[in-house]
Amino acid sequence: MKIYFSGSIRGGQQDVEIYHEIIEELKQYGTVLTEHIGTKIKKNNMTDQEIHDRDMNWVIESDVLVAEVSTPSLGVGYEIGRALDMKKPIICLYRSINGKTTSAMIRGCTDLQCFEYATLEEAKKILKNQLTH
Ligand SMILES: O=c1[nH]c(=O)n([C@H]2C[C@H](O)[C@@H](COP(=O)(O)O)O2)cc1CO
Repeated sequence: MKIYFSGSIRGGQQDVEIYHEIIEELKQYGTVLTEHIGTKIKKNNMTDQEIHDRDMNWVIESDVLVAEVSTPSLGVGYEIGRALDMKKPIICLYRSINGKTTSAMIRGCTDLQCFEYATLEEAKKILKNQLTH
């Protein structure tokens, strides 16, 4: 199984350690195409178009998209929207941070599997349920 993990980069990388843990967990279910999201991204020499085209090809190639959506990110929202159009299964995980509520465009979309979690252990259980049943 090929897994596209989606998480905020330019929207803010404050959750990068959580992304890293989720990616490590996901590796037991398949190949994670976007491992780079689990490490702090410093400036690299790719153009924005190269990043976009590479990532869209990975979305096309993936069997499932797993998004951590606690930190709002244009790129993550875009990837979810594109993957929805491609009829990919999509799992969205989010934590409640400072009482902020995740976008209605994500939580209100019935074609997405959205789950709130508080601890990494909870997130791991959700992923196990979703990816093995
Ligand atoms: O350098 C990058 N590399 C990359 O893979 N992305 C993709 C993967 C992430 O799931 C998503 C993050 O979007 P944003 O940068 O708008 O938060 O976009 C985004 C950027 C920068 O926008």
